[in-house]
Amino acid sequence: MSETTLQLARLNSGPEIFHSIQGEGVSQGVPSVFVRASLCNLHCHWCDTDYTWNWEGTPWPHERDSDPDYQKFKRDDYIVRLPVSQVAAQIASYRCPNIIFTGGEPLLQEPAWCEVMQLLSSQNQTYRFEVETNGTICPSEGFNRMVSQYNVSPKLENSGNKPSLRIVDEALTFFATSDKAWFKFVVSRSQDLEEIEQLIARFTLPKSRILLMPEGRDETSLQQRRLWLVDLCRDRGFRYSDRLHIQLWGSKRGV
Ligand SMILES: Nc1nc2[nH]cc(C(=O)O)c2c(=O)[nH]1
Ligand code: SF4
Ligand SMILES: [Mg+2]
Repeated sequence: MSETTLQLARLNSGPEIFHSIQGEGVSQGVPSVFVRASLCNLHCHWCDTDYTWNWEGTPWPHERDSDPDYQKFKRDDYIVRLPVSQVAAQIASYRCPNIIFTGGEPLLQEPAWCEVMQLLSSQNQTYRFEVETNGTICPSEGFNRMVSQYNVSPKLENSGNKPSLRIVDEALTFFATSDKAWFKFVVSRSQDLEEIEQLIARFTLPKSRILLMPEGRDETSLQQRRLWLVDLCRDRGFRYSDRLHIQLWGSKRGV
């Protein structure tokens, strides 16, 4: 039987696997190895990793459509298929214990990540795995056992996705009751708060595990939003998250 492969985002000639610091959420600042999956089941119109899903021939709109330099992506040019053993070996080469699976939506390829985690943990038990997810897919028991932390980012109306796609009751209920889950809402306008409060009530999301993060793919748009969002977090008792990697490196990939 041939080895399981992961479909990862392509960066230059290889997969987008890189060593950096966690730029967002509750583990902001922690040195980490990121592995970026290709493919997503949503299509947020402000997505900053649209090269994982905005393929030529698809109808999804994106905020950058009006930019003359913007084009949808040729699928084959932006995906690398890599056997799980090679993914694990590349992760291990950085000698860093905190590993972050992101995307795209990494849970679309859950069985392959299970194999990667098994391979790594059998070499070294100190590995810790975080998953950046949009919260629409319920993890399996086996996957869940190996993961230390979920950074769940449920999408709001501002993302442009249909409600039935972006809010999946079974999955969000799973995360709401998991002590491994933290919730990170991407906020772009003041109406978003009402929607967040509704989701908190509907799924009994634990308030102490909710972070609000400004939407922005560049420092200028982040700066506009962070000032009012910080005040709002203070006034309503939400934890705030910035996007440290955007502050440090802008919209560059692989950092
Ligand atoms: N440094 C850094 N931190 C991150 N946190 C979440 C990221 C993501 O794209 O999912 C990300 C990323 O791409 N870079
Ligand atoms: S869920 Fe994440 S990766 Fe998917 S389109 Fe939205 S922002 Fe992009
Ligand atoms: Mg990102």
